[in-house]
Amino acid sequence: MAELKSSDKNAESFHPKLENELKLDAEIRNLWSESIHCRNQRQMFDKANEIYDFIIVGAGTAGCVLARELIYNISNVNILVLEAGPSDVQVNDKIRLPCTLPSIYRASETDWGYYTEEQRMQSIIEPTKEVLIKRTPYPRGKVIGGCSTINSMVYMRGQKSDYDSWAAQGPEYKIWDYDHCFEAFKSVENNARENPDEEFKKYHGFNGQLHVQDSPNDTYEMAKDFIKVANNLGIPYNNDFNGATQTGIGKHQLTMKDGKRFSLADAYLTDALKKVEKYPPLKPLTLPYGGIANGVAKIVAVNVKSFAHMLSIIWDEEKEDENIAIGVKYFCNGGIHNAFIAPKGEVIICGGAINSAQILMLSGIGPKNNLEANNIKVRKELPIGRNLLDHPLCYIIGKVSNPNGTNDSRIHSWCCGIKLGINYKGNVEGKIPSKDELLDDHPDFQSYVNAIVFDPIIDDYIRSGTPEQKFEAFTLASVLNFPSSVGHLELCSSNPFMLPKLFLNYYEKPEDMYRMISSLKLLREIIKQPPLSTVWAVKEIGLNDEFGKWCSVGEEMSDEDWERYIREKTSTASHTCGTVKMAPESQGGCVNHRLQVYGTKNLRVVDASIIPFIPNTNTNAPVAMIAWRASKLIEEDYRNKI
Ligand SMILES: Cc1cc2nc3c(=O)[nH]c(=O)nc-3n(C[C@H](O)[C@H](O)[C@H](O)COP(=O)(O)OP(=O)(O)OC[C@H]3O[C@@H](n4cnc5c(N)ncnc54)[C@H](O)[C@@H]3O)c2cc1C
Repeated sequence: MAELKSSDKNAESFHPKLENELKLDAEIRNLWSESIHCRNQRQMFDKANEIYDFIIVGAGTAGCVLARELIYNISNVNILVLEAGPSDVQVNDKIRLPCTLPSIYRASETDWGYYTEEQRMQSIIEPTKEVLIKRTPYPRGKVIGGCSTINSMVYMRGQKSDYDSWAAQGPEYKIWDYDHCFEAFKSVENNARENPDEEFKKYHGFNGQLHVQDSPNDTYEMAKDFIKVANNLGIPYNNDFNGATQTGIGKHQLTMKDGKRFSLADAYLTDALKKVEKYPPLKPLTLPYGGIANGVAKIVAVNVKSFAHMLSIIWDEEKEDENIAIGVKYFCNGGIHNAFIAPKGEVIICGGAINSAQILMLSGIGPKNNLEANNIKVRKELPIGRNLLDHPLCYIIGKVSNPNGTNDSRIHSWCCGIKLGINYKGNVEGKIPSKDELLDDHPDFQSYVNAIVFDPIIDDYIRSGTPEQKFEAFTLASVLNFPSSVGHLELCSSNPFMLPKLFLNYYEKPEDMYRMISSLKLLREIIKQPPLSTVWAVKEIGLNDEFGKWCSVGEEMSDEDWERYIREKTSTASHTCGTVKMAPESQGGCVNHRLQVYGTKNLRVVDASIIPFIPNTNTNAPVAMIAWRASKLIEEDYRNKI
C-alpha cells in the first residue's frame, strides 16, 4: 500500500481502503456519541428520582400510541414506559418479515408463553355427553410493540354497530359512539392505496402514523380462482373491507410499509422518542461536563425501559381508603425499582387483556374470592378478568394436487400477510349459509385463505417428509367474529411472574358451535368447486384420511363429527379483550367511560381489556383507536387539574 502523506488533503477521496476506514470511524463515533446522549438522558431521569407525569405500563399497541399522543399534545411532561419484553430491534429480524409469520407467534423471546386451561364441557350436539377441551398455546406479544409486533397484520376496523353498542351504555358513553371512534380511526391511519376513489377516501385516513397497505403483489393465480369460486357461490367481491360493508371476498389491508411489518412501535413509539426538550429552556450548557444541574430543568421526553416488568401499583398508604395510585414497583436489571408520578400525573396500565387484569389483581383490585385465595389484600372488589372475550378459530386444509407449474416459493409467497378474506353470516342451525346470509350486511364470520398450513399433523408431515412426499397445501380458516360464549381468567399465585389461568369457554353456547359448523361446511363446499377442484385438483385433507378420520360413517361428516373435530382443532384468533370492562359498575364494569378504574384515583386502563363487547373484527386497529381517544381524555383531565 502506498504511504499517504499528511499533505494529501483529498486522500480519503481517492484511497478506497482509507475512505472505508474513515467512514467506519465516523459511524462508530456517531454511535458512541449517541450512547453518551442516551446515558446522559438516563442519568437525568435517575436524578429526578424516577418521578414522571405519566407512567405507562406496557409498550404494546395501546402503550405506543398513548406515549406519542401525550408527549406531543401536553406540553412539558415526561413519560416513563415500562415494557416487560425486549426491544423490537434486539430480537431476531424475522419479526419484520411477513412471510415468517407462523414462526414468530411462539418465539420464546417475544411471547408470554400462555396456555389455555383444560376444560370439561357438555357436548352441544349430544348434551348427555361430556367433552374434554385440551390445553392450547395462547400467543401474546412480550416485546416493544406488544402483539402488533407479532400479529398477522390484518387491518380491519369493524362496523358502526360495534361501537354504537359501547355508547348505548349511558349518555356519558356517547364519546365512544361510531362517529367519535371513526374520527380516531382516520386520525391513526395512513393508507397507501394508489389512486383511491372518492368512496375509499370517505372511509380512510391518509395522514396518520400507522401505515396501511393493500396486501402486496398482484393476487396469485390460485387466489384469483378462489375469488371466482366465491363469486359463483353468491359471495360478492369487496374492494374495501373497511368501507361501507365488510361482506364478501376481497384482499386484506395490512399494517405494512415497503413490504415489511409496521408495528405500532414503528408507527408511534419511534416518533415519540424524537421529542427531547429541556424545560424550562436552558441557556447553552453551563456545567463543566455538559450536564444539567439537578432541579434546574426537567427533561421533556419519553423514557422507555425494556425488560422492565411491572410488579404492582404503589398506593398512598396514608390515605388507605382512597386507593390513590402514586407510582409503580417494577423489576429491571436484576433489582426492584420504584417510579412515582408527579402531582397531576397518572399511572396508565396498557399491559393487554391478560396482563392488565393480572396487574390490577396483584395490586388488590379484583374478585374478592380469587384475591383472598392468593393472600392478596382486597382494596376494591371488581369483576376483573371475568369478561374474557375472544374469537375462536377453526379450519380445514386443502391439498393442491396439481400445483399447475406453481412452485413452492410462489404458493408460499402468498403468506406475505393473509391475502384473502371472506366475510359472511353463519347459519345458526349449522347448515351451509343461505344466499341471504352470504349477502347479509352484518357478517359474523371472517374466513381467511392462507398458504400457511395451520394443522400441526399435516404441517409436520410436509416438513419432515421426503421430497416425493411433500405437497402444496393451504388453510381455509374461519374466525367466529361474534361469539356468544364468554370466558374468564384467574390468578393462581401472588407471584407476579406466574401466569394467570385462562378459561376460554369456546362454544359454551350452542349457537356458537352451530355457526362454526355452518362456516366449515361452506369452506368445504368452496374446495369442491371448479376451477379449484379441476385446474388445481384441490382435495380436502385431514377429515377422512391418514391425517385424521373424523367421519364416523362413510364420507359425510355428521354434526356430532363436526363438533369433535371443532373441539379438537379450535385455537384462538388472538383477539383477546374485555377483562377490564368499560361499563357502569352496576353492569359488571371495571372502568368508567373515561377508562378510570372504579374506586381508585390516578389510575386508568387503556388497552384491549376495556372493550365491553367484542367487535366484529380484528382488534389491533380498534385498540389503537381506543388509545388515541383515551389520549384526548387524559389530556382534558390533565388540563383541568389545578
Ligand atoms: C398472534 C397474533 C396475531 C394477531 N393478528 C392480528 C391481526 O392480524 N390483526 C389485528 O387487528 N389484530 C391481530 N391480533 C390482535 C392485536 O394485535 C391485539 O389485539 C393488540 O395488539 C392488543 O394491543 P394491547 O395494547 O391491548 O396489548 P399488547 O399489544 O399485548 O401490549 C401489551 C404490552 O404490555 C406488556 N406488558 C404486559 N405485562 C407487563 C408488565 N407486568 N410489565 C411491563 N410490561 C408488561 C406486554 O409485554 C406487551 O408488550 C393478533 C394478536 C396475536 C397475538
